[in-house]
Amino acid sequence: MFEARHSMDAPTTTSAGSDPGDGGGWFTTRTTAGPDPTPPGSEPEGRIPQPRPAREPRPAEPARTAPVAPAGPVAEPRPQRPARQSASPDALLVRRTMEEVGPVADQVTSYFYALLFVRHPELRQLFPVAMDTQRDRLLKALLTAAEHIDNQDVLVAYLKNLGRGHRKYGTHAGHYPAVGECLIAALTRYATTTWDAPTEAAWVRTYTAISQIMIDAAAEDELKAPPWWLAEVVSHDLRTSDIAVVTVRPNQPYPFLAGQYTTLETPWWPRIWRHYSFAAAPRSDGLLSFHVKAVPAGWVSNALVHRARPGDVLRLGPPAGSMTVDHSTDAGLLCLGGGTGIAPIKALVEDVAEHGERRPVEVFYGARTDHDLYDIDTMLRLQRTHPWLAVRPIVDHGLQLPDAVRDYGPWDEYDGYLSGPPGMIRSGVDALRDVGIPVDRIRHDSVEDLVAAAN
Ligand SMILES: NC(=O)C1=CN([C@@H]2O[C@H](COP(=O)(O)OP(=O)(O)OC[C@H]3O[C@@H](n4cnc5c(N)ncnc54)[C@H](O)[C@@H]3O)[C@@H](O)[C@H]2O)C=CC1
Repeated sequence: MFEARHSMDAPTTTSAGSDPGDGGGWFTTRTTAGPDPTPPGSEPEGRIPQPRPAREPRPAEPARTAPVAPAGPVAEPRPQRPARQSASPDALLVRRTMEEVGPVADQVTSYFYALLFVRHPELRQLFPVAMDTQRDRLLKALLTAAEHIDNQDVLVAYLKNLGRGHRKYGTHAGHYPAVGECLIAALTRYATTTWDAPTEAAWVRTYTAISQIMIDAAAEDELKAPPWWLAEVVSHDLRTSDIAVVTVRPNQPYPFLAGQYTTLETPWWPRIWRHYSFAAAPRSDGLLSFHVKAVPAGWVSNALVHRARPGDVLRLGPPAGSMTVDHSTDAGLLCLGGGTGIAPIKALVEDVAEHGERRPVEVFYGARTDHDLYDIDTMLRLQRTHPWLAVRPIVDHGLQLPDAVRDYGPWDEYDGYLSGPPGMIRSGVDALRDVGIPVDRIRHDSVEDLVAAAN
C-alpha cells in the first residue's frame, strides 16, 4: 500500500516549488556552460518503444570526461549543467516542460508513482514499504538525466552508474517502458500549457536514449559483478554515543577505489538504501569499514549504530563516486573532512601512502566539539607515520572548517577534496576557489546524494 497522498486521481500534496534547500533542485533552471550538444537518437514518436535487448558488451570505453577515471572500479562524474544557448531542439523542449512543472513538482511525483503502482502493481515490491524520503529518487534521477541530455560525455557515465546501481533493486529491461509511459503521462497531465506532439516526441526520444544506456550498463555489469553483495558485520566500535565504526566482510571480493562510497541496506529496513563512504583504502583481507552517525529520525543510521552487532548481515550495492585520487599528477591534496566526512579522506590518505608517493597531503578535520573528533587518534597516527601528511583538527569556535584553510597555504599547487555535510561542501568549494584552486580540480560527492545519505 502506498501512502494516501499517492492517490491516483487526486494527488493531494501541495506544491513543493523546487527541491528544498540544496541549491540543486531537480527542476532548477541551469545556467552554467556545458559541452557541445549531441543530438539524441531518433525513435518512433508518441509512445515509449520497447527497449532493444542489451547491446553486446564492449570493451571499456576510454575516459572522455575531465575527472580522472582510474583503472578498476568506475569513478563516475556527475552531470554538469548544460548550456542553454547551445541546446539541441529536444533539450529545449524537455527543459521547457520542466520549467512548467517545476512549481508542481511534488504533485507530478505523487501522480507518477500512483500511476506506476496502479498500472504495474508488480513494480511496487521494488520500492521500500514507506516511500517518504526515497519516493522521488527514481523520478528525480530520470528528470535530472533528461535535463542534461545534451551533455552526453558526462551523462553517459552518470546513467551507466544509475543502471548498474538499479540491479540491486531487481530492476530489469522490461520495467523501463512501464516507467517511461507513466513519466510521459504525469508530464502530460501537469505541463498543460506547453505539452504538444513535438514535446512528447522529444521526451520519448530522450527517455528511450536514457533507458537504453541504463539497460546496456546493467547487462554489461551482469557479466562481471553481482547485483549486490552480502556483508557480515565483523566488528562494531561505538566511538561516541552516536557514532560507530562498522566493519564488514563481503561474501565475495568487492572491488572499489579509495574515496568512493556504496549503498547499504540493513535487515531491519528492507529496500531502504543509504550511502556510506569506505573509511579505508582497499585492504588485503577484503574487509570494509564505514563511519556511521545516528541522525534524528534516521532509520538506517540508528539501526547501524544502536542495533547492528557482529554476525548481522547487510547488503551492499556497487561502488560509486568520483572523489578518487588522481595518480597521474603529483599535485598536493588539500582535504577537508567534516564530521563523519573524514571517513573517505582517511581512505584517500591510505591510498596515497600505498602508492608510495611523496606528494604533500594536508587534512583539515573539522568537528563541532573536541569530543566529536572521534577519529583524531587514527589521523594523528597516520601523520606520525607519513612525513608528507599534515593533519589539522579544526573545532568550531566562530570559524567553521572551510574558513580555516584561508589561514594556511599557498594552495594553488593543490587539488581539493571535500567531504562532509552539504553546507560544508558548498562553502568549502567557495573557500577553495577563493584560495586559488580551479573548480575542475575540486572533487566531492554530490550534495544531493549527501542529503539522501543523511538518514
Ligand atoms: N559517513 C560517511 O561515510 C560520510 C558522511 N558524509 C556526510 O558528512 C556529514 C557528517 O555530519 P556530522 O558528523 O554531523 O557533521 P557536523 O554537522 O558535525 O559538521 C562537521 C564539520 O563541518 C562543518 N560545517 C557544518 N556545516 C557547515 C556549513 N554550513 N558551512 C561550513 N562548515 C560547516 C562544521 O564546522 C564541522 O567542522 C553528513 O552530512 C554525512 O552525510 C560525507 C561523506 C562520507
